[in-house]
Amino acid sequence: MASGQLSRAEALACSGCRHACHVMLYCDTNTLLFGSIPIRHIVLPLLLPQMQMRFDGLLGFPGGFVNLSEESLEAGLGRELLEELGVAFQILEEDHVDSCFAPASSPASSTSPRLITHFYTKKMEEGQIRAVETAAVTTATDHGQEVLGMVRVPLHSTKGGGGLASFLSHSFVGNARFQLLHTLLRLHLVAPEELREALARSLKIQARASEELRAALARVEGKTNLPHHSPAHTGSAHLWISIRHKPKGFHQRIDPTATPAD
Ligand SMILES: O=c1[nH]cnc2c1ncn2[C@H]1C[C@H](O)[C@@H](COP(=O)(O)OP(=O)(O)O)O1
Repeated sequence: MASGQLSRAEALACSGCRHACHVMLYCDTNTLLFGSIPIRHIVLPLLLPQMQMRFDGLLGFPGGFVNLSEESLEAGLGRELLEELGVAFQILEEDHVDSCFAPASSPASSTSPRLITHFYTKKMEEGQIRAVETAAVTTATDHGQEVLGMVRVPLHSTKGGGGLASFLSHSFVGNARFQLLHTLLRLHLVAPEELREALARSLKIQARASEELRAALARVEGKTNLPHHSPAHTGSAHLWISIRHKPKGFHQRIDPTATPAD
């Protein structure tokens, strides 16, 4: 068993622990990206796992805290899914994948009692997943508040190294990235070699993003002395803002080093 992992029985026996349950919904589809372009690594039938952008800007799976004195793990997860996705789900014990102590980086881990996260997967029909995507932005009470939107996980790789690699380089809550990777392998949604390649690319994407963020921070803090018309000035670290009442396409450059009187 991986470090921090518990059996379901051990997890339920932890009297002082808090519990949170999350689920990965996924389906098969024959849809091709861009119609028919044979992008390397596209898997047929494609599999579409779902995640969500949370209120804190992190990616995670739908779900949340469960109160074991009032409900079972699965009933609590069903309640959370109704709030976040606007759809009533029947999550079963057989959908349970694993339970583990949340890592120290998890938002709820800084407070005691300890948090145990339980992970589930549920395979659906493509039409059901599409209905969930619609309900998540129409009837779900959490939409626009705790949940900013549902996102599909791209399992393919583009020629430029995008797709899964780019997705994995985003920030995830708690052990959600590990849950995703483990599940992609366990359900054979991605081959180990493809995943290894995507992770290696993802590290490069993150390194580039770190450089861009450092450059952006330096500009915001007024630490760069780049002349305003230098070609380097048009790089991605430059901040631009669209002005709504100006003609379409008009952009005003924001100089973060300027005082309001400038
Ligand atoms: O997707 C996840 N995978 C693993 N752990 C997660 C995930 N999402 C959240 N968490 C951790 C960190 C959170 O503090 C707790 C509770 O989850 P959350 O979804 O934020 O709970 P509520 O909706 O507020 O009930 O679990």
